[in-house]
Amino acid sequence: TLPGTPPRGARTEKAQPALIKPEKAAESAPSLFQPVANITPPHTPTEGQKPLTGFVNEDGLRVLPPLDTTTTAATTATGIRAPADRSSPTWGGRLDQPMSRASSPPPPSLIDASLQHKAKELGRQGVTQPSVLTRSESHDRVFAQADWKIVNADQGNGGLRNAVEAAAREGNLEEYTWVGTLGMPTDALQGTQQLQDIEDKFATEYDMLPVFCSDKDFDGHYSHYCKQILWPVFHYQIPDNPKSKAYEDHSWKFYVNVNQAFADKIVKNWKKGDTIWVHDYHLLLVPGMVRKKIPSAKIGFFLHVAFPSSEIFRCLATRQQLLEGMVGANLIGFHIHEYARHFLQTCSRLLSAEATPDGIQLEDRFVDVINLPIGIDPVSLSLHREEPEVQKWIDTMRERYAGKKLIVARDKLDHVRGVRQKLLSYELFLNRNPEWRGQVVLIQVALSTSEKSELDAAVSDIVTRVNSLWANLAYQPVVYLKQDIDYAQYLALLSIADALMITSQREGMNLTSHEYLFCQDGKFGGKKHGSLILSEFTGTASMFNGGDLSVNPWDYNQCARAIKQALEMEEEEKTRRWEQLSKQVNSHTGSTWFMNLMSRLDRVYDEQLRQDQTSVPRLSIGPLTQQYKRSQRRLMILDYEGTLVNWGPVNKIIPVSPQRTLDVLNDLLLDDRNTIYVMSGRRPEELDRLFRRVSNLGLIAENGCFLKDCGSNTWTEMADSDQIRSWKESVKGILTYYLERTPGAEIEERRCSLIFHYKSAEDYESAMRQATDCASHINDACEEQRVHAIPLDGCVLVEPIDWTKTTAAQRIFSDLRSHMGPDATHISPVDFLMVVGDGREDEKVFKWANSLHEDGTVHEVVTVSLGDRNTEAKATLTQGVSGVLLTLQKLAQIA
Ligand SMILES: O=P(O)(O)OC[C@H]1O[C@H](O[C@H]2O[C@H](CO)[C@@H](O)[C@H](O)[C@H]2O)[C@H](O)[C@@H](O)[C@@H]1O
Repeated sequence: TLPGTPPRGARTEKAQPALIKPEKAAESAPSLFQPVANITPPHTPTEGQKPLTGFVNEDGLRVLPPLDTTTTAATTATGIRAPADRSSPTWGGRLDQPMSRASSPPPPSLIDASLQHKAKELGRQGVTQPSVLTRSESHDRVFAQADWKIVNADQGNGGLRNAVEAAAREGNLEEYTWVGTLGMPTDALQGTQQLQDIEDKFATEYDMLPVFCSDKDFDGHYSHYCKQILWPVFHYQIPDNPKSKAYEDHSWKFYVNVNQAFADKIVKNWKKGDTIWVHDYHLLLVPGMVRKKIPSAKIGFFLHVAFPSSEIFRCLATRQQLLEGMVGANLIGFHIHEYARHFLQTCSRLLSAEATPDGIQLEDRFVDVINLPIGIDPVSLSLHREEPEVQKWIDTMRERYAGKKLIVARDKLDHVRGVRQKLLSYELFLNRNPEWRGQVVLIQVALSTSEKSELDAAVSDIVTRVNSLWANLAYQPVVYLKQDIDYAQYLALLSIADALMITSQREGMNLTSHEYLFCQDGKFGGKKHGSLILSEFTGTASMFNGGDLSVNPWDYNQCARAIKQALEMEEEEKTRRWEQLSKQVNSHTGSTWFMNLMSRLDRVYDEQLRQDQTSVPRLSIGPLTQQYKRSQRRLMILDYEGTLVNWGPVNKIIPVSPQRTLDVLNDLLLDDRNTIYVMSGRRPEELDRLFRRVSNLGLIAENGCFLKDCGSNTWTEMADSDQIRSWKESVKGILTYYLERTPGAEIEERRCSLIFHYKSAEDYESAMRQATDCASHINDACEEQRVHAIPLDGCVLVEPIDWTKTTAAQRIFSDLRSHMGPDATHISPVDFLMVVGDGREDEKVFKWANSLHEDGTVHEVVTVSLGDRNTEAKATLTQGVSGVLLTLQKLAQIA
């Protein structure tokens, strides 16, 4: 986990020099004012109407910063901070992230008194680190020798910390260790006693493992790769945008280095029985890196941000490595179904892995994928709300804004959070609803980020414009705080609001809206049942499902209407909506989220371990012969290729089976207590030809679409031929499209399936890409036709979902039972069932056979896998086809 991202260097905001009075500007713009490079002030949304008198389209004009902008002090935290304690006096003292950690702090003599005071407050005495100052040896010396203490961090993922702490408080988590980076540069400390002391203190007093990486790696990782590439792409700031950095990967190596540093730390400290949880997009490679070193590790990964559609994700230059890192986990969690679905689709497209609704089938392992939304910690929130400081702020606000309706918000000021869209919508609302001017105030708290000042400028422009139009001595329509507020003020703000407005363009969840709903119970003199205006692009929106006023932040008209609706809503409706939403908030808490994740990981890990080939015993011939001898009615279902014969070219007809295979089958069939079926993906006529010399053998063709009973001359078509005809039409169109783009590939048509072969393609790499695209295209387009495409080695197999080897096996079993007569419905037709196979489709047959043993239906069940995959089978055979034939031969010799 990454409990805290370090405080970074700060910027000083500079006031823009000119002020424009709206009326004048309307007359004279743009000729009187100089354009400013890189600033594109947003237009007033006009809903197709003319701008109101006095409104300016400020394209290219200089503007003043908003009246309420408070500039950030040029100072940086240098304290080492433990996970946030929300009651910490520094909560909300969120500082900017430095541009680079490569420069070290200046000596105290360079720092003015106020900075020294600030630095003291933050834990490191007398030292600050303005990033503008260059580094020198003497700076390093001062820094390395300065006093230090560990203080709580404000940065990082508060929702995660709260959830873990709540689970621990409730006694559900006995022992845990955070692994994270320090909130300070550490180059200057390398090789010093200080570094060791810091590490020791973390370990002994806090049960935390600090990860040390070079300042350059850290900066390249966080400020560059994370914030400029992953963050925008994961939030759909798509690389089509000319300013996007998604194609650049110069900072990739820093991302790899920091992930490796985390993985190394984990591996070094890992003990048998430990569970490893890796959180969020900063550490996507860690699961794979740890798995490499500890193949048996129990690893969970949770992504807190959105996972974009595969069309967006595939633009990342390092897409393959990122996915391979993630699938190192045993369980991958997302907040909502949409993100999980995107991830599954992306893996099936880019990793050529089979995606099922439950996860990813890799060649040798299965990775479970779930969605489980995080929640808040109502218990600690309640306690904090009782603090006198919160009450004091509620009283102050009530008095200050008496008679006014309040819309509130607290967001990071980056594009993704949609502050700009919110302000434009609010502006439109005031333009359209004059009766509300003077009656409503929007309080927007904006946390600074490392994003460019363009957004700052754009947002400031709108605030200035709205305020200069409708403010008077006693009223200001927008209160814009470009700084964070302390926790007590935050809780007071949520309590006193009439509406919360969240307009994120994308957001993993949005726990502010949960906290808001929790604070809207009318207690402590706060307001009651305020409305929630919530972007439909947040994870939270899909959980709230209707109780909120759901908006598309890009639709300013809709947002403006939502503001009106929120402010004018009848009490009864507000209460009804609030009750519905509160129920959701209180039933999905952070602690239940965390506990569910933990128990889910335990479950899937045990399941995967059970299927792990290395933990499945080898088939022992002794007990097998005993089971065989004891039984009188035996059914054997044996896979063909890879099991009874070695793999041949799938698209070529094999004229005969090796004589040895035919002999073994004939020998077994001499015993009339044996019923044997061979199952295969091949066509009925091929199987007829292959086994014409084995009489009384049953056959399953095309993976379960055709069945030929023992002793019969005719095939039964299990699949519905009309249905097959209909999907084949659609699928052929898609396959042809990809065939035309893949020289050397070919399509094979079977009766119930289609296969796109690309093993002999001229350019194998590009053919593989076409093939994976083709598979996901079919899976997206034809799901309703009950057909799926499975990427296999060198081909894509398209076959029906409803007829499989398992359905054929079930049919054989029930036919055998019905041959026993009408009174035998509860009697098993066999007392020995053996299934042998090597492929993925055989796994489901193993599962079905095992279940017949588990529910007591069949006394002796033997399931044997030959593959190196994780398996459902109860035994494995490592000697391949000859091992199978040898085993069957031994059984045939038993009288
Ligand atoms: O800004 P970062 O240091 O890179 O961290 C990213 C954000 O992490 C947290 O938000 C994310 O997790 C929340 C809880 O699961 C989820 O509600 C939110 O949508 C995610 O973005 C943290 O709360 C943010 O402040 C960080 O920006």
